[in-house]
Parts: sequence; C-alpha cells; structure tokens
Amino acid sequence: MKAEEWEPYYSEILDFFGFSREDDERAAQVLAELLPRDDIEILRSTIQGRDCIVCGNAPSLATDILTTDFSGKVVIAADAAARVLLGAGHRPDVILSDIDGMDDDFLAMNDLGTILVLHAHGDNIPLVRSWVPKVRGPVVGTTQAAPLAHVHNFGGFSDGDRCVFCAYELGAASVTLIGFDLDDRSVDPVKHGKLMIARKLLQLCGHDV
Ligand SMILES: Nc1ncnc2c1ncn2[C@@H]1O[C@H](COP(=O)(O)OP(=O)(O)OP(=O)(O)O)[C@@H](O)[C@H]1O
Ligand SMILES: Nc1nc2c(c(=O)[nH]1)N=C(CO)CN2
Ligand SMILES: [Mg+2]
Repeated sequence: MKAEEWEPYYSEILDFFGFSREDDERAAQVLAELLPRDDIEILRSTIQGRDCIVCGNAPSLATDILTTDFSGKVVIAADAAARVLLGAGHRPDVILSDIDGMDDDFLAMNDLGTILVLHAHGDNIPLVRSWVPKVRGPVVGTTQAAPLAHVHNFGGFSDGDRCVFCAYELGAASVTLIGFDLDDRSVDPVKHGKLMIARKLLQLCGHDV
C-alpha cells in the first residue's frame, strides 16, 4: 500500500487509541539502530508468486490447522500463532510480531530459517531494545509510521492484518486466512477495538472475515 493511501487509516487509528505518532517514529528509529541487517529480499523471494496461508491467533486456530492443507504453501504467522503452529508440527516460514508475543521459541525458529518481521511502535520500545539484539537469523523491521531506509511500512496495524498487507505487498499469488475470529467475545476491550480495525483493513485487501 502506498504511503499516501495508508496515511488516513493510520491517522484514524492514532486518534481512536490516543497513540502518539512521534512515539511510533521514535520506536522506528530505535529499531533501525538495533537491526543487524535488512533481509527484505529474502522475505520477498519467500513470498513472491507463492500461495500463502496467514494464521491469526484466534482460539479457532488449533482446529483450523487440522483442516488446512499446508503442502506447497508459504505459512505466515501473526505473533503467538507461531507457537500454536509449531506445537502442531508446522514451523512457519515467516512470523510478523510487535514482539509482545515473542519468546525463545521465536529465536529457535529463526535459527532454523523462519524470517522474523519485527514491528516497532510507541508502546513496545523496551521490547525492541531487549529482543532485537538477540536475533541471529533472517530479520526485517517494520513501522506503522513513516518508513525509514531499512524499516518498512507495508500497511496494516495488528499483527494479523499486517501479515496480509505484507503478503500482497511482496507479490503473493494468493492469501488464505485461518485462525481469524474477529467477533471473539473472550478478548479485552482494547483487543476488541484492534480486531474491529483488522476487519476494516482486511476488507480493503478483499477479505471479508
Ligand atoms: N480472536 C482473535 N484473538 C486474537 N487475535 C486474533 C483473533 N482473531 C484474529 N487475530 C489476529 O491474530 C493476531 C495475533 O494474535 P496474538 O494474540 O498473538 O496477538 P497480540 O500480539 O496480542 O496482538 P496484537 O499485538 O496485534 O495486539 C492479532 O494481531 C489479530 O490480528
Ligand atoms: N502505538 C501502538 N501501536 C500499536 C499497538 C499498540 O499497542 N500501540 N499495537 C499493535 C498491535 O496490535 C500495533 N500497533
Ligand atoms: Mg503482538
């Protein structure tokens, strides 16, 4: 998504949650300084022209996995969905995370080739500082604010919808969603707000979830 197309959605999200653009920009700078590399071309070659399965982390993911044919597909996990996939025997090819779901399992998957797409925002700067220096494998940085030379903005907000924007931006042949239950009543009010925004952003990409 072009920056000028993303801007009105981003602006509305900042107003809705009371988040600060300046804090998001500061977070992107911190990420830029800590990233060991920019593996965007590895990420592009993983996704371009391929059928992708994007996995959200709704409670329904565990059963969705059982009825999904993963063969030949690129598996993209939204944050902690990666652990559910791994537990079911599917190490994701790519994980997008704003680092609140990150743990040593993510580093172990990254050591085996899973690409980490790590997102900096105004409320996760301490997580960026503590986890990014530990990354040894392929890594790409993202922001929801203005992109920097090696910190990308593919569009999207929550980990799940950002996976979908990233896949289309990098030329996926198709994108299938599993583990998305945006009407989930078990989530807290902030998460509910994020899921409603995810619905709107996914509709922009042609996915009615
Ligand atoms: N019912 C659901 N509950 C949680 N996440 C969901 C649900 N349905 C879809 N998702 C998607 O799965 C993504 C990953 O979920 P997870 O619970 O790991 O996220 P999170 O790190 O808490 O979310 P975020 O950082 O985006 O607030 C979410 O960002 C969201 O886009
Ligand atoms: N400033 C800020 N930005 C975000 C946040 C958040 O909590 N604060 N959460 C996100 C993932 O849901 C994505 N972006
Ligand atoms: Mg997260």
